[in-house]
Amino acid sequence: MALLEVKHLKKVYSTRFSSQQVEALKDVNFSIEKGEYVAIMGESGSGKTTLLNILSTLDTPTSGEVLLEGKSLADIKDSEMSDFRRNDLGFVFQDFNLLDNFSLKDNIFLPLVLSNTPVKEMEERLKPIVKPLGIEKLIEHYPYEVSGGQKQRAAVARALITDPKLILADEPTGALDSKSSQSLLETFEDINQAGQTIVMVTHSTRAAAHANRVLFIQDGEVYHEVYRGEQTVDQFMDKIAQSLMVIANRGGQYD
Ligand SMILES: Nc1ncnc2c1ncn2[C@@H]1O[C@H](COP(=O)(O)OP(=O)(O)OP(=O)(O)O)[C@@H](O)[C@H]1O
Repeated sequence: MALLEVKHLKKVYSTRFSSQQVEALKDVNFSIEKGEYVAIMGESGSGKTTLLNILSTLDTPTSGEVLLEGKSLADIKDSEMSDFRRNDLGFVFQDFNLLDNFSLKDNIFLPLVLSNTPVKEMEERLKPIVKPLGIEKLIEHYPYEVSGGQKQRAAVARALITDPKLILADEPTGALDSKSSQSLLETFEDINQAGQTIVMVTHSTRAAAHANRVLFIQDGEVYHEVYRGEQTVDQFMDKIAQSLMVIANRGGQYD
């Protein structure tokens, strides 16, 4: 059974200022196996954020469904929703979303504090996560005392600390310089190799090339996908760039 199944997902927004409707997702279908690292690419307005919001249960589809380990997200009761989000999903955002008045350690602990995890267990979970991320010595610092790359590592630690089924990342390298981006992408690869399933939305060909598979969405549909296989990051980057070029030259048609 796939870890994540997206079936005939459709999202229509009604705009506030006119009777016009916007079909952000038309008919999105894909599935993701446990342990995969999938990047989602698409032009601005193609529906990536809408899709991510539905996968993260922040929004609901007009029709279609999302199944996580065979369970429809639509069947999760409202009262269980925040527990589900906190325990089963890990989020990494472009702008880190760390609380400025909390140390990195307290930011990382936040999902565990919210689920009443005993302090001893929180401390036990911390070290094996922050050590490989290279922020072990910084955890008592506040976000404003560390670099963007270090903030993003703390955000990754916060996403990992609940041992989620799935990490959803939205442009995680978008606010980082090229060195910090590279290092974060290598971290994602390591985390994935350790078994973590990751779905990442990105505009960056380089970022996407670190994934095992890239889905291209256009006009609210998945219209092409490429697999990395045995290719190096550079080789896969070329392949992704070629796909993007073919797609652009054919006016969005790929076959
Ligand atoms: N709340 C909303 N109300 C009405 N239309 C919306 C809303 N959110 C998004 N849209 C429209 O849905 C379409 C898809 O938007 P979405 O934000 O998912 O695209 P995107 O691929 O994430 O774009 P970007 O890369 O620029 O972030 C666009 O046409 C957008 O204008």
